[in-house]
Amino acid sequence: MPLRDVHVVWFKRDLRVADHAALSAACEAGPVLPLFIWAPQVWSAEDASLSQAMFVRDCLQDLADALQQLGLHLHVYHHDPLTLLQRLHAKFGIAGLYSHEETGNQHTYTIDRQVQAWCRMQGIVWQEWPQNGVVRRLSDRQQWQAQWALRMQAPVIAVPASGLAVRLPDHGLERLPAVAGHAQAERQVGGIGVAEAVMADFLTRRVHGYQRGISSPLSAVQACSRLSPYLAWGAVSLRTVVQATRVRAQQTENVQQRRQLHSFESRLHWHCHFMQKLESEPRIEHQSFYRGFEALQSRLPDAAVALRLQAWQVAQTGWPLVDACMQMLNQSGWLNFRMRAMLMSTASYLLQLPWRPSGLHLARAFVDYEPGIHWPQVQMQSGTTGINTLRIYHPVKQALTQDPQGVFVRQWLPVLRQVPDSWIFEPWRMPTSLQRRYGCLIGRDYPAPMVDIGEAIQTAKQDWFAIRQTMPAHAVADILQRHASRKSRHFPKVDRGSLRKKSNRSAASVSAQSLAAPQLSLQF
Ligand SMILES: Cc1cc2nc3c(=O)[nH]c(=O)nc-3n(C[C@H](O)[C@H](O)[C@H](O)COP(=O)(O)OP(=O)(O)OC[C@H]3O[C@@H](n4cnc5c(N)ncnc54)[C@H](O)[C@@H]3O)c2cc1C
Repeated sequence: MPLRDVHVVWFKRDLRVADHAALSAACEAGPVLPLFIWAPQVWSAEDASLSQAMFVRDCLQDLADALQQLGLHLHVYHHDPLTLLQRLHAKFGIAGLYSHEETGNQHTYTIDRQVQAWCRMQGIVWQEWPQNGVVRRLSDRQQWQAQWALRMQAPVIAVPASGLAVRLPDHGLERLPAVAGHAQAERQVGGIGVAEAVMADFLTRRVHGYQRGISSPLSAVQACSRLSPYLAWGAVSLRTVVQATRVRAQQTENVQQRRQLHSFESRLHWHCHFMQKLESEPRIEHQSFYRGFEALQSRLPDAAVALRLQAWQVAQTGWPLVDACMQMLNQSGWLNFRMRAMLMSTASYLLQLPWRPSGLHLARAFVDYEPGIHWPQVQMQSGTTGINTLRIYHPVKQALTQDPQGVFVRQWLPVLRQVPDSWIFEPWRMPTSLQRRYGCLIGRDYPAPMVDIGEAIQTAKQDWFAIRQTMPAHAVADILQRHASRKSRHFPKVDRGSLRKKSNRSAASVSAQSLAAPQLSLQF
């Protein structure tokens, strides 16, 4: 008998079976066809990388096993999604399409719109569920925090007991899409099981050192939760992590530990707060929040941009902490927040690079690339939002604060291993005789910086203020209205306050109060 009326679950950035509204609904509706599509237009795009694809494949392997436990087969195809769905429909008849909403890039957005139009024409109901705190068609940012809180409180959806299986030939799990980049030797391994283990290990053991350890690249590897790639690809749901964090906070009598857990939960809130910006205004993937800052994007001739960008990407800027961070990122696919911000600030302010190409390099390098967090952060650290203070990270001062003994720098830049502490963060200042003695000739073994830091900071400030001063009040008001965070009753006050104080104390970054705009909080 020919197969008719299948219920297609389209897995995207939600590679799990628990807390999966789309899978649960399809299992109740009839025969289920779980589907993952490696869309060529997504995986050949400028922001995709081999490491991300490998991480996703790890997740798919776990997902396939978990679905098998329910009696279902994960169908994996390399195809244009619209054409694939059309073919499936012509052959088998799609009764319903089920998925989570995605805040992706321009390519996934285009695909979604094409599929939506086609479903409408065919009379196929495509049901999409939110999977985090991002609100589609949000009319008022004022309401957003309350909606986030409600979603995070809602019960986690249980794994369905079983489903009625559909089994078709597919491309299988082994083949990866044709995608640029190298396999990062030390990247995190994907999968539902690993996500659960990383979460449990963080909440029970590593969380003790969270606030103290998240800023230095040395301690952050252990101190941070390391959940970002699992959240980005949905191996665990945000709600699951939020609720596990709350349970842990209730269980512990230790006030200090509760503080760490609250601080971590505030980051989970930022996750959606940032994603909401791209959801509400997709153009910011390509254009500055405040368009006036587009003028900063073309200060250098193309040849100079290419040269500086290349040096920054391959860890040859001549600033040891910057280069060590880039080395770690290129090899492991992860870096802590402060060092990501420093890399971006170095590119945009000191090297005067346009934010989009530098942002693309970071996007490809991050296994946890989440467009909705990434592009607003890239712009925030490049000063183009129009509503934030100017914050320029000084690479030498950051090194003195975050890696005082140069352990991290020496770990990732072997060429500087013999250089003593007194020169380690400014090796270009070493006399030539010492360069010879320590086996690091500047210009041969390690580059001299391309610009003078002090002068570059001065120029960056002048350029930025020149534009910021002419920004009309209505443009500031518009960005604030759409994107700025609002004070929330849903968060522990103590934590946010201490975070803000900490950030204000930071001596290693150059900050100036924005002109007309009120400074709302750490997050904009
Ligand atoms: C230029 C730049 C680009 C970034 N791009 C990404 C990206 O593509 N994907 C991504 O997940 N994060 C991005 N971040 C935010 C942040 O650096 C990472 O989320 C964090 O380092 C991930 O490590 P973790 O999971 O151990 O973090 P934890 O400190 O353990 O935080 C837990 C989770 O909270 C969320 N979170 C933490 N910090 C932030 C933040 N500042 N803004 C928004 N959400 C946050 C993330 O989902 C993270 O996994 C970017 C930051 C900068 C400065």
